[in-house]
Amino acid sequence: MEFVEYADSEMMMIDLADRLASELRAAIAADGRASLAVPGGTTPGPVFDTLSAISLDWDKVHVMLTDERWVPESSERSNTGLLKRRLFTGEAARAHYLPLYAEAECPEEKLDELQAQLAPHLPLSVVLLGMGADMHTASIFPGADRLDAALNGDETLVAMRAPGAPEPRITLSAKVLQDSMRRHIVIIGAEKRAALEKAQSLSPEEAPVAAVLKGATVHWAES
Ligand SMILES: O=C1O[C@H](COP(=O)(O)O)[C@@H](O)[C@H](O)[C@H]1O
Repeated sequence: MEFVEYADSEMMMIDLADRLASELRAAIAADGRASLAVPGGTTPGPVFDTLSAISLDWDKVHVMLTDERWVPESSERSNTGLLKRRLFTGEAARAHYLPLYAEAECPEEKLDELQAQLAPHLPLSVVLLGMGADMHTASIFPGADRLDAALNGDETLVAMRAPGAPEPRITLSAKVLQDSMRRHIVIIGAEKRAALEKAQSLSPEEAPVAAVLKGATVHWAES
């Protein structure tokens, strides 16, 4: 794991967006196409703002979330809603979106369909992950009902419920995240830095982010 510390989060987001864009360009140059997985939540909005304005062959990029909350796009908790507002504008509006949500009572009903859509785009070229202060990443939460499947199984997507999550979730599995060509984690604040440090001495069951640290670059700013 590489740890990069920035003077402030504004600088971090600009730098990170540039880095993601050059990795996407390199993947397109090598394979003619690229896939990018990005987190939801409160942290990545500013990186999406910068990335969305960067010029690259977005029509050759397939974008997906690392995880989704099982709520319709109109919900303020929808990660898809965030992407549509902050990433798929400007240049990045030409990218192809692979959703992790479809209208249904629960994620299990749509799992096979969503998984089939992702399959042609694996391994992922570039992954950006967030992390919660409870050391969850994507929607792989400590104490989740299908934690073992998400951490140790061969599935691409796992549907789960977790004590800290108010709605069912769907998440890329640790295997898909580990198999990605490039992996970044973006975190802000002293609490998350301390959580990341603690995670390094815990098992992935206790601290799911520990499962994706090997080979990852962690981007951190105090505020
Ligand atoms: O619920 C989620 O949480 C994590 C962390 O979110 P943040 O608000 O603390 O940045 C996020 O990475 C994940 O994609 C999201 O669904």
